[in-house]
Amino acid sequence: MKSYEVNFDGLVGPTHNYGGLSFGNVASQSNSQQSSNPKEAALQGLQKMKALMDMGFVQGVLAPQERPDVAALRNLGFSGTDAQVIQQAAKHAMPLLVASCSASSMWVANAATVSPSADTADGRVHFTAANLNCKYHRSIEHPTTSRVLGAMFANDKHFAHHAALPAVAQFGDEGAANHTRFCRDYGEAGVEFFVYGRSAFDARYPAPQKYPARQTLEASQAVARLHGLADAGVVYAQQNPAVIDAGVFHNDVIAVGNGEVLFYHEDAFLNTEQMLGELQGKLGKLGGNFQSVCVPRAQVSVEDAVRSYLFNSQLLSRADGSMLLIVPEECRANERVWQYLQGLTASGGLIREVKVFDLKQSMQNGGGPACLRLRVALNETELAAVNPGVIMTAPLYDTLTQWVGKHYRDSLRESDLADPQLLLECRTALDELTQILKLGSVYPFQIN
Ligand SMILES: N=C(N)NCCC[C@H](NC(=O)CCC(=O)O)C(=O)O
Repeated sequence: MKSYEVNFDGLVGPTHNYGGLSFGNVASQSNSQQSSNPKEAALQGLQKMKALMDMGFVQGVLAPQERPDVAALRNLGFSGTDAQVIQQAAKHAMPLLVASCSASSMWVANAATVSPSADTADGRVHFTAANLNCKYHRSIEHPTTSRVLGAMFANDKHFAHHAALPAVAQFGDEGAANHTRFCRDYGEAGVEFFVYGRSAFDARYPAPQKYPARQTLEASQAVARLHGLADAGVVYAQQNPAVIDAGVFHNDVIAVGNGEVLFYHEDAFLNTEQMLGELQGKLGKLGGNFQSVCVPRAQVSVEDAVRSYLFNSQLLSRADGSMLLIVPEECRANERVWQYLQGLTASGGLIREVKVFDLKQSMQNGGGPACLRLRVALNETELAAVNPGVIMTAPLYDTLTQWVGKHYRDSLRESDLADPQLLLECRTALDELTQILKLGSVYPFQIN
């Protein structure tokens, strides 16, 4: 049976702004308080989706969330009408209002961890929503994420959904941003590769000193258990704590994998040789031929990797078996990175082509091409069971482009977040969106 890796991209929400909310994420910190352009952000994302669809990839779309999250503000003690809640928060606790307005759900690589049916004990595709416990503004995403995923993959026979792990730092889980999968073919059993930043229960593991390690070993292990993965199909690896301290807040900022290939930076992991051996051995037992492409620090420093987001790229398989790398404009702007990429595609290896996308609005918050997509490997039968409303088509692209044009502002500053009108605009837009994507009622304002 034919199988596919479907990329579901997060649609940028109407409140996209630069709140400086993510300590440890260099771009988020350095662009704090700048004026954003939500309309441009959403259109940049849609253009990437359309381009991949035009290249022949199956592309999906994942809806944004209701923001400001008034219910979250009520949980923090603000009361009255929705407008009063927003105005009180703006007056007494602006940082909390900013956090409750973040459009961070666009980075759907953090929405969930997904295991394809070929890897799981019960032969279903498993999803665990990420608790995103490290940052308050992201920790409020998972209830709606679960409802949206439930509406997209609404078939018990093929899809199993797990609630987020316990909401404590010891089980900090950032979803697919620290998870990749190696396989010979998307429909065959593969090796799931879980990368963690620290152990929460075993003090012998090293940990970063400056910035938080968002993903714990114990969270990754829990997800593997929930999904029914066999030990023979799982490899765990620890991120190098030094790169977390250099701004690599997720593994997908320093490595990306696809098919039988891992593309990674020399400094990305601890115990790299052992890890590569384990990947090779386990994939080998499944009939695969694991290959790795290491980018030496002498050619691209960790700082250049963080600045350019070279590794936050999408590594895609083309029909002829070669691979294509989707990178952000910032890679072309960095001389050393661009030179490396020219050499890589000319070297006769598997990665033959690089395509560049302008995702500046998202990039300024630390979200590159790979952050914006959630990969779901599906066989034909499973793909047919996905809600067809969320699969990108030329008409859907046109409809969504018009929808953005109608509802989104082209400039947003912190002071605008206090405007209760923004909540109404957001709800009106999302109500229409759930009809466009045929999601039913998934937002708090639709179900409460
Ligand atoms: N690498 C992956 N997979 N995802 C990128 C997530 C970026 C996101 N930025 C933010 O949440 C910034 C929001 C702000 O500052 O306004 C984060 O740090 O969680």
